Parts: sequence; structure tokens; C-alpha cells
Amino acid sequence: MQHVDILIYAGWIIPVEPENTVYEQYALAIQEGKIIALLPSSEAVRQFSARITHRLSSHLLIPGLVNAHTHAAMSLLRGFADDLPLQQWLSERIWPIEQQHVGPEFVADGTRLAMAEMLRGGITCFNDMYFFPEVAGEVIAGAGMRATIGLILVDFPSSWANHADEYLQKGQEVHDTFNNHPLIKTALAPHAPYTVSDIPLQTAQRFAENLDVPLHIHLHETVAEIDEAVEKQGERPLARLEKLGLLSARLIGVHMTHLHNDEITLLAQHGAHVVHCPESNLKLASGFCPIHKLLRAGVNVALGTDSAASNDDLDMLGEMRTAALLAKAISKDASIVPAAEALRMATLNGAKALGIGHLTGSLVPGKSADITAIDMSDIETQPIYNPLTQLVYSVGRDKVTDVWVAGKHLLKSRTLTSLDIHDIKAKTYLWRDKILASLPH
Ligand SMILES: CSC[C@H]1O[C@@H](n2cnc3c(O)ncnc32)[C@H](O)[C@@H]1O
Ligand SMILES: [Zn+2]
Repeated sequence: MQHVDILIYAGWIIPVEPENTVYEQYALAIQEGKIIALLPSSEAVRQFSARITHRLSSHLLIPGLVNAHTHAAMSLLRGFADDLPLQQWLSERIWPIEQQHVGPEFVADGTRLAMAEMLRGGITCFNDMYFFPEVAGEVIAGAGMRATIGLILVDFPSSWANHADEYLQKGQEVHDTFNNHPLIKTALAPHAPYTVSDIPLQTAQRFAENLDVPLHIHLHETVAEIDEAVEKQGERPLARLEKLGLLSARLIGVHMTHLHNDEITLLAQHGAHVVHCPESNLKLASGFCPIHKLLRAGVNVALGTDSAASNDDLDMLGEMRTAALLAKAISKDASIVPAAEALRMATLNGAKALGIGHLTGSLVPGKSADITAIDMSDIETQPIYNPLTQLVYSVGRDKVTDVWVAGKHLLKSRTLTSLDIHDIKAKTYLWRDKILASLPH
């Protein structure tokens, strides 16, 4: 009998790889933060003993969800500005309030608030793009979550940096700080084609190539963005990025609503990744990403929440459901984005987009023990013919009971073990008061 650190017996396990597999009465053996075996419970009893054993017979285990695009600290701006289209939302409400309040403390408190919500919703990994990434990286590492932090770049000054060169220089320092961290990775993160000019975009691309990291950018989010680009630059943003040499297998294009068929082909040819944020797109009335066409063309499509200021939650189970339903409605084809594909987009595809598909995103031996357990016993999820269906179409994130990242038990029977929820709440109330007090009466 082999002795391991952790043994989890579960009612069901959906490992995502191999595709469409649902194992009933299975177990996971974990040693030094990694999955070492996935096997029938009846065999696990005979083969393994463990320091810690979890018996989750009415639970479903899935890979930890990967939120492939967010601005974590903006959770402090949840509900701050509603019912506006993107450009008005950004320029009239969000950017002015960010200019006034965003600093290291805002980012630390906001990122902790976001992580508490994400962990309680089964998310183990997120791709962040926000000011003060060194602060975000530090608090993320402290909480034990997995993340890719964006080395941000915009053409305007902020409290973090004054001009493109400074953004990039600070980005290099952030990269160096976290270079050998097991859970924190970096990506170049120029905000969008409309906020970054040609030369800094090309410099960012060279940086990404040299550091061997992804390049994460908002792209084709609205018709207004595209129309303005055509008017000012004489071409659509994607064509401009192609000309500047930014299309590659490390490109993570976020949103991608409004795509022509030849643009879809171009993305597929370059092996670029797309992050679909359906709920943020719906709330800002930005449009719909044609994921049925992208998937058919062989493009890797992942899912993201965007920030809690435009969503207004960081709920990847919800995002999965919205993505599946929306794709069916848009394509007028009920067979589009079946439940297994929605789950894959929310897990493995996100990990692949971040270049960490070899580490996380599925429950296979050799990968990190990034695991989410969901209680399937309540009436809202009964009867269970196939737990995958319930997972995508009926379960709520309140049913997430346990989460492990690299074998660390970060959510234990719905209690966060690495974040102080009372402190997070108290700080959130203080930020709300401070932000409200700063508004003109
Ligand atoms: C340079 S830090 C990130 C920057 O992005 C802003 N932002 C948040 N949500 C969106 C969105 O959906 N599209 C474009 N930009 C967005 C955020 O407020 C920060 O300023
Ligand atoms: Zn965004």
C-alpha cells in the first residue's frame, strides 16, 4: 500500500481529459501538490493510505475553474456604474474614479475581495490585468491562488507609471520578481489597440517574445472601437495588430465580438487564443463573440468574467452557463457548445491560453492538484442522470464546498483558509465610504 498526502473519494469526477469522461465513485491521490492517480474508489482503498482522507460521496470533482480575463481589484467598483456602453462607462465613470483612488492599497484590498469570491465559486486560477501588478502578485501569492498577472501598458499616465517606457520597465521588474514563483506567471498586457500606439505595441510584443510569456489584450470589444479604428487608422484593429506583428500563438485576444470570417481564419492560422466574456459583453451591450464559428475553425476559446464592475460577479459557473446558452441562441443550433465543451472552455482552454495547460486545467496524473468540489445532493440538482448537465445548467456557485490549489486546501467546507473574510469585508466597506465621499454632491 502506498502512502500519500491526500486521498479524495468522490461521487463523480469529471477530469476534462479525456474528453466527455464522467467517472462515478472515483478517487484522486495527491502527493506533494500533484495528482498522482485517478482511479476507482474500490481500487484506491486497496492501493493507497493517506495522511488526510476526504469522503465526498455526494460531490462532483472538476478541475479548478480558470478565469481567463479579469481585473480583480475592480471588485471594489462593483455596482459603481451601470447601464452604460463601454466607452462611456470607461471614460466618464471608471477611468476618473480609478485616477482618484487606485494605488497599492486599493489593489491589495480589491484583489483580496476578488479572490475570496473566486475561490468560493470554484476558481483556482485567474488572468489579471490591472495597475500595480506587483501588489496583486504579492497578495495572490499570499492567498495561494494561481494567477497570471498582466504587465500593463497604456499610452496615458496613471498612478503606476507615466509613459510607455516606464510601464514596460516596471513590467520587467515585476516579471523578475515573480520569475521563479510556482503559482504566479506574467503576461504582457497592453490594454487595447485604442489606448496603445504602434511603437509601444511592437515593443510589448518583443518583450513578450523575449520573456516567453503571452500577450493579453482587449480586442474588438465593440463596434465603436472598430469603427473608430477604421476612421482613424484606416483599418480594423485586428488587421493593425497583424501588420504590427502581434498575431501569434501567445496572443490572448479578449472579447472578440464582431469578427469577419477571414479574421476568424487569421486567428486560427496564427494559433491565437480568444477569451469570451459573455456576461460583461451583455451588460455593456458590446455584442456577441461568435464562439461557435471560432471553435469550428479550431481556435482555442476560453472564458473570463471581466471585472466585477462590468459583470457584476466573478462567477465562472454562471459564465459557463451563459456562454453555452448564448452560443445556442446566436447560432440557432441547440447542439452548439454542449456541456462538456462549456466546461472545457472554463478549465483546460483557459490554462492553454495562459500557456500552463501542462500544469493545470484537467485532473490527470502529473498535473497540479487544482481541484473544485461541488455538492450535488440538494434538490436543485436532482435527479442526476449526468452530473455534467447539472454542472453547466443548474448548479449554483454556493454549492462549491472545497477548493484545492497545488494540493493546498484553500476552501474547506466553504470556509476560506488563506483569506480573512471579516477583514476583507471591513476594508470593502471603508472603500465604499471613501469612494462615495469623493463624489461630487
Ligand atoms: C490598464 S489596467 C486595465 C484597465 O482596463 C479597464 N477595463 C476594465 N474593464 C474593461 C473592459 O471591458 N474593456 C476595456 N477596458 C476595461 C480598467 O478600468 C483599467 O483601467
Ligand atoms: Zn477587461
